[in-house]
Amino acid sequence: MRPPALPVSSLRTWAKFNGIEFEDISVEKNKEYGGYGIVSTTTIDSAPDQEGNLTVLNVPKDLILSAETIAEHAKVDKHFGQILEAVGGSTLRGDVMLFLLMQVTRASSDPSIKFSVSGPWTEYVKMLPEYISLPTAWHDDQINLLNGTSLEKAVAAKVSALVREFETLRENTTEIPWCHNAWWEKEHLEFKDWILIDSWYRSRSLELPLSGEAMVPFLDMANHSANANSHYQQGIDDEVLLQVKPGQHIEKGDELTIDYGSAKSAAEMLFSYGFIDDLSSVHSLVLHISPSPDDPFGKAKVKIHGKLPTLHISATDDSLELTCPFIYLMCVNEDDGLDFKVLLETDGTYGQMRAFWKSRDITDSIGSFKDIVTADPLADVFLLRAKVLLRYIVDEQLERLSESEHTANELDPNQESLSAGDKGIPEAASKLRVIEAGLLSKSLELLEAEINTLSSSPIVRGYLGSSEAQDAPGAGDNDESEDFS
Ligand SMILES: C[S@@+](CC[C@H](N)C(=O)[O-])C[C@H]1O[C@@H](n2cnc3c(N)ncnc32)[C@H](O)[C@@H]1O
Repeated sequence: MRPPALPVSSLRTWAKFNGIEFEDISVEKNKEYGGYGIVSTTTIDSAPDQEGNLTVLNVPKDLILSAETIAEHAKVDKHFGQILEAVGGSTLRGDVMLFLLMQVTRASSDPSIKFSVSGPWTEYVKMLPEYISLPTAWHDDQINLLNGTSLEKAVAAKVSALVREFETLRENTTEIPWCHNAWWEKEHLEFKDWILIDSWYRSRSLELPLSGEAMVPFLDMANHSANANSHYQQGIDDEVLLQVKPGQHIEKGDELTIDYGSAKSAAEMLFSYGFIDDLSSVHSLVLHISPSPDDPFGKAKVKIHGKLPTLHISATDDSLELTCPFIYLMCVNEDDGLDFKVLLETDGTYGQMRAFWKSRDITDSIGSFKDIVTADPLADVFLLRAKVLLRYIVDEQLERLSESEHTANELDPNQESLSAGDKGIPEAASKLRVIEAGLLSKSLELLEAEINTLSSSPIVRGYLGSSEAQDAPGAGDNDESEDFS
């Protein structure tokens, strides 16, 4: 299901008609990466102080798709209200996607289906790209290029979530007559349409200072740069302004760029926007980790941790940081003093699970379990275990990355069948692989050094000495020696 496309040259008229004010800008094709961007139609020199914030675009609040305006639309648009009631209401992203789907439906449906309200967005969706090269839209052989990277599981999980959402949409709306006619009867609505709408949302939504996450028409034509010459703000009536930053010199024909988020990792950029910015100074990656399958407390540890356990690696030119709160739970067990109990309520039912460290209830301070571990007399022993576990996780990921390298080399970027949008995929995937391999190798070096230092700690030596003595023949029946290998 695709609405008839409107050329982006129609944007000027559409914007004026809908009360958007703009000056000295137009939307033009970007020669470097295909899509469109906002360019200056004159030479701009903004003053160096705050006065230099030069507004070039003003989008009224009612055109923005935010939590507030979506709720307003639901009141006046009965068809949108109907699908919102059937499948919406749980996330803003879901509701905005349903709104966009409603506009696509209106714009592309057989005129015999009468819809009450059509608005500015019904025309605007006709100007949005028909394909966005986000990994969720890639072919299987392209997705395989991500094997061994932090995106391998994330993309698979996202595609499965989209499949589930689409199935729920079908199940919950198939009894609504107009949905049945417009979407399901002749399979006009396909899964690839849902993928495209999700891609529109992820690649074009931004965080507004007052309205929160939102989609802003026209502003969403602005491309990203780590050295952006412009930024966006909200005015007193919640209108969204695109402003040239103070002290900028922009030549006629140059792009006005904004920063999509300088702290975003290469993986996040590729996942949400389909490209990686070479100029980004922060390199980071997030790995999802799970407890060892033979850890008897494995499930309890994940439950008490309360969120998906992750290892976050972040590097700048002169620093490297590994953050993994869950590793401190992973590195201790019952013999060390960790315990879990499910309390029995006064009415005889089982209540909440509680965590104990050396008989002290630590459930409410589980977020700072690292502090508890590092304050323990055996801290160096636990830290050494934590570092060894991290080394294992990092080493395994690095191995997966190098094992899948041959697949990554097999896809020919010059393949005739690839569309223009697809040609950059092998390059983007390869950039991610190089960045992540670099981060993992650096992390291994750091962990090796930390493991060496901790191994010579007197506390560790004393602890190992006493375990060896206990393990010596005739020293009792405990045959489980500490293994730091
Ligand atoms: C908010 S839209 C910007 C407008 C978009 N270029 C268009 O034609 O509609 C974000 C998308 O623009 C493209 N893009 C933005 N900045 C880019 C950059 N620096 N390098 C490559 N692609 C970029 C990506 O496809 C991204 O998903």
